[in-house]
Amino acid sequence: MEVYLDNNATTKVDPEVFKAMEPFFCHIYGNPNSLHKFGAGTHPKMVEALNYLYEGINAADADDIIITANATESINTVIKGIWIDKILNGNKNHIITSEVEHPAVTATCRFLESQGVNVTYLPVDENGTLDASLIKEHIKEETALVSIMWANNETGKIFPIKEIGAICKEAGVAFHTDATQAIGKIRVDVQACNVNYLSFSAHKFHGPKGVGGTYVQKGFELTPLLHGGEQMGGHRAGTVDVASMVGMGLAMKLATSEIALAYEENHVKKLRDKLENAILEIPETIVIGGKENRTPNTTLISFRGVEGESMLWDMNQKTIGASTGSACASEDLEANPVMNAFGSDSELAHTGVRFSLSRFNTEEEIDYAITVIKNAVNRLRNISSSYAYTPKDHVSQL
Ligand SMILES: Cc1ncc(COP(=O)(O)O)c(CNc2co[nH]c2=O)c1O
Repeated sequence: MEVYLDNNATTKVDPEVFKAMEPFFCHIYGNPNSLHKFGAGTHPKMVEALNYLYEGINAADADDIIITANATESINTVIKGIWIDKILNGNKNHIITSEVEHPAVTATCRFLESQGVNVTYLPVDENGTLDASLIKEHIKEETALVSIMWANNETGKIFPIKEIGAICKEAGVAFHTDATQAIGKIRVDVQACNVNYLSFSAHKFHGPKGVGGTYVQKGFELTPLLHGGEQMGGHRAGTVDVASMVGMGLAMKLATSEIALAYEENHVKKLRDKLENAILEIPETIVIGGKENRTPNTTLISFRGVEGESMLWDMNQKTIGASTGSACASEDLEANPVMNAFGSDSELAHTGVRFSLSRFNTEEEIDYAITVIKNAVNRLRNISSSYAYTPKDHVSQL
């Protein structure tokens, strides 16, 4: 049995999405910007896709959604656009973000720091969540942008976007959220949360890899990251990948409907909880960040005494796919930066394994995964030279 539990890394393209994409490779293949019928033939489905994207995040008609290659490009578009417009060509010089953002945010902010921009990386608490009042405390006259993720890719923790949006609106500071791990898992509503910019990637909600989007609220237009042709109204040069755009639009529709989000909240969450609770029966395991306020499909679990990568290897031998935040660096395994950020001890930060489910997982798969995971932990702890379990009930002393 093959069990895929790494959906926060990427998801399977929904077969319905794939079917919708197919015509745009060999039948409706014109360049959308061409003036002939071959190009115009792409427009109806591209317009439909854009409408689905607007509906999926409740964007207003007057707002913009720019088609990009992925969330990374979208995030760079916003942060570097703010840098050009508000910092290099304005009187601002400060950005606020958090310590647990995806590298697409933190690396871009580090680059801006190398160019003289001041960046505040707000800490998260021991549960991996951010206190919105910290935003208010750190906003100052020269603050150009606040960029806080909607949900964390490692822990699933959901951030107080509505509160942060209200604070930014009151302070007159632009607000960007990286919604890559929120769309298709929880309701994302840019108008209700006063979001000015939002980034996303289709392959996180059963759309194709290589396509994403940047939401830009009317009045917050930015200097483009990519210059060239007049595609996307000049906001993003380059011929649009029509098939992927059509696929992303349908994937957004399928993933953000009331029925779909209810399925995530009920069925997918039930499977995640079953997996999580079964794993927690294993001694010295904990859910990193706790169980509260998370996306319904994600759990990051530490197995004390077991390297995360060793668990992945054992599970992979049984065709179970998961992941760990620990980045491999030569022979040393770096500790999970997210786990470090909320105070996990250095030993613990090497033992995290992330399981992220989707609507395509079944209860039979979860039952199989539970058996494999329990056997893997026992095997790895038995061969470990450094792990010794001491029962806390002290039965041996009776
Ligand atoms: C919160 C978040 N932002 C941005 C990105 C970048 O998306 P991309 O540009 O489509 O690659 C990811 C990808 N996160 C992960 C990719 O692999 N494991 C992950 O957790 C993400 O989780």
